[in-house]
Amino acid sequence: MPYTASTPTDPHQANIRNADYRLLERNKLTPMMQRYVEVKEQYPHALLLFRVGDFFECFFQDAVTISRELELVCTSKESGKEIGRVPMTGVPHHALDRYTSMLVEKGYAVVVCDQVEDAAIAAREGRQVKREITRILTPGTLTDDGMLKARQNNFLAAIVIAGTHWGLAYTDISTGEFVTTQADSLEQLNLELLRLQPSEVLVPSNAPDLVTMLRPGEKSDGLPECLPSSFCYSLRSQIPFTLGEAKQRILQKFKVRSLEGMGCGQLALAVRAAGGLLQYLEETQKGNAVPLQVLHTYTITDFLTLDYQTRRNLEITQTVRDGVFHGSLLWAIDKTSTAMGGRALRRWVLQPLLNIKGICARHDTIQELVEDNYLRQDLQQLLRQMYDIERLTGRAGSGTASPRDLVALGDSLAKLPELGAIAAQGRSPYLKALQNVPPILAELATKIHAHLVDEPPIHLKEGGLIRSGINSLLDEMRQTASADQEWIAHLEANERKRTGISNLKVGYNKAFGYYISITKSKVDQVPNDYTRKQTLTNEERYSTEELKQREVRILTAREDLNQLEYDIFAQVRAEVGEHAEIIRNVSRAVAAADVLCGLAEVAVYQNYCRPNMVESREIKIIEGCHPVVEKSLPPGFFVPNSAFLGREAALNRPDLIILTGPNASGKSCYLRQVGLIQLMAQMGSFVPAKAATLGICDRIFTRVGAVDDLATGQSTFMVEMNETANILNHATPKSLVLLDEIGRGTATFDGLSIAWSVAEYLASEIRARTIFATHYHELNELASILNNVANYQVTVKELPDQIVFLHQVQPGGADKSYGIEAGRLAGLPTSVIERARQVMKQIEKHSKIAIGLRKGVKKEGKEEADSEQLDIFDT
Ligand SMILES: Nc1ncnc2c1ncn2[C@@H]1O[C@H](COP(=O)(O)OP(=O)(O)OP(=O)(O)O)[C@@H](O)[C@H]1O
Repeated sequence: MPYTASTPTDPHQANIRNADYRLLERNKLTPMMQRYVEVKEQYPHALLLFRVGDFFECFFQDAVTISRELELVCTSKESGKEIGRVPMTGVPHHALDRYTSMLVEKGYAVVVCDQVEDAAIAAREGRQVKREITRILTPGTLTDDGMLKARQNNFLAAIVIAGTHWGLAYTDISTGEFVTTQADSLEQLNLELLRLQPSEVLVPSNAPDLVTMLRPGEKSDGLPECLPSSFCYSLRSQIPFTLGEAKQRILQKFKVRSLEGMGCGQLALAVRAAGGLLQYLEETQKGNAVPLQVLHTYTITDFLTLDYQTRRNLEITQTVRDGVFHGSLLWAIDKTSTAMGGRALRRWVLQPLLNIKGICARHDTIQELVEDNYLRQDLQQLLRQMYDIERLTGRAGSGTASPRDLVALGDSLAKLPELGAIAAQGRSPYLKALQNVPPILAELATKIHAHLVDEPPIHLKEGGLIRSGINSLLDEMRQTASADQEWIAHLEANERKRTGISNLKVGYNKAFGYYISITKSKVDQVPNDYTRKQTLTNEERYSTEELKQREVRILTAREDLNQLEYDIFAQVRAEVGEHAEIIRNVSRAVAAADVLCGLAEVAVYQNYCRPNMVESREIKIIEGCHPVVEKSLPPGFFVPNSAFLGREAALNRPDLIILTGPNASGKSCYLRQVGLIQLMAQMGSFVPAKAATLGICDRIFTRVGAVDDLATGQSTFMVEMNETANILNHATPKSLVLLDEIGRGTATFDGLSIAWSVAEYLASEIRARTIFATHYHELNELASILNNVANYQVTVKELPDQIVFLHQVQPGGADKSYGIEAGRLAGLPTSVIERARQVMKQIEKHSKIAIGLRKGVKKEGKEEADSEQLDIFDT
């Protein structure tokens, strides 16, 4: 997209470019500029980037200039050194994201604005271009690429097996989180591994079949077909994984007397897995990289089970088609301000709760934050200024934190009392948890700030990281060093005077140290006490005895000084590391509050409602929406739809809905939206609906679309049947089952028969709450046979030459597919369309006869073969 960075289209922008923004009258600024001014006040180096479609347009900022080649040149204010360049012509935003991440990591704040209106149209109509701030990225938050990286865990896992039971332990090596649990089946274990996506899994040598199973691309019974490509395993034959050794190792590592207090005393397999993992960490030194925090235990069955297909089909963390974050549920609801909040949200979304009390505690907090805008905004404003406390603490504990890391941690810890004071205005336990900040954290923050300068250098050897007045020896050494520096500084003037050489210069380079430079034409004026050091084309370089001595003193003093500064810094870092566990506990509370503030923000802006959670099997959604599709359509374009499921004695609601409707009418969207609303409610979020009453689900199953699994050599139909079999074998009356076009991957009658029997089994045997989207209109017959089945259809309006999709779900079955119509619209040749119509008439005739036969209406002259072929409806 052609544009020039130097011609701003927004007059405010031009004003601000030339003026001190603080002098501008705030009420004359657009809301966007007011927001920018606020950010600018907090972060003087903030950048402002405008995004137009897929490209970004222009910016202004004092520390950034535009080069002649129209490049955005970012320079560091402190060192004056260039830190990055971005070409300004047609930068796709994914490339921009990399740069903004880099800038944010370097301590800049970046304000990204979307131009929501075409500049040319606005100019023609004499209006200002409307823009809105989409993201404010401050240190501690990152752009999509960087953000995703920072918001993902970095797990290592170990598993042990005993019969059909499994022990699982994992640790996040960037935060030190250490968790162990037990799985009662291979399926449970697989689901946990898929949720965690560990980069390495340790398997004991007595489980050779596991090695095959965990190898990507190789299918084995019970294992989801698709393991992440990053997935790898290690066979650690030398790891004993024995109970006695494991216990001892855990007690030693976590410095506790008994395992009972950790909740895993009874979980022999979990303990063995933890012991094996600990041993591996010690052997490979990975354990020293991060001090592990106290071991946690959880029960897998305490959470809603989301299998691999459901995570994929509901597009929870990434989209099905492109496998990207943008367009997923997480993308639609992630308004967290910190990376640790982002990681917590990812956990919540993949582990929705089963316990109503726990869910309601989250809903209560969101309600409070929705009702009190000031409380939420104040909390978020502070949260945005916080860095990733969890990871910084991990680094402090492992001795890898840089001075900047420590200052960032100190800044964040210093904000905790203020955060607690704001949270004190709230009532919910999540906010109360922020109030009890242990005083030691404020002490640590004070200590960091008292010792380290506000902006320490990136490289330790640059020195100058410790404040003066902290250590008398350091101050003394600095004084001596500065006297020597001063002597050097005056040397040039003194030597010019002494020698009469007016262009004499004093310089320094790494190889030769300090030198006096004289041009070739003046070498005859060089005094006798000068000794030659280096000869260049146009100059000679000299030194003197005194300069040599000073140089030795300066360099040694610099080394000593740096060492002393480093020792002081390392001492402060170690002290912070000793309190890692306390800091982590607080950071978990901060992350949870961040998630809830974000969810409350989404609820306010997207107009979500608080779901009423009940123990029954009821699912009642009034005017529900798909959170992602709704967000991607212009306001008011999404057609909300209600859903009623869960038959109870007193209520005439169906357990199974047969959903029919033409292609592209919105069946899949409706199906997914019901699943997403249920999932969102159970993770503790408000939901996109006018009202919702939701019974807890133990599992959500989905079967949407069909893809070949070439890696495992499975056909479309086999994938479909495997997934369906898994659902029928595991669904319970408390499950929610979402099926999209079962039986499409095979011959029509086989497919129809399978679809019929699957629906029948779900409704009459399992009685799971099910939505069954299908193009087989014959399935509508089920509703007249089973009283817990109902027919719904997505409506369309038929005009003479086109079909209008109303996207409205209404009771009743559709009797027309409009598939041929869709083909016509897509441009199939007229002769093909005509022929298709003829063929369809024939097929319809047969189908009617078939249904007639089932109802016992014998048509005259019907051939025997027909009745045999269509006997499938007899139960
Ligand atoms: N409630 C709705 N309001 C507005 N637009 C919708 C709604 N539901 C779906 N759509 C739009 O219609 C498009 C098609 O929807 P969807 O894929 O769910 O149709 P479908 O009936 O499942 O089609 P097919 O049978 O071909 O798979 C979606 O991409 C979406 O943009």
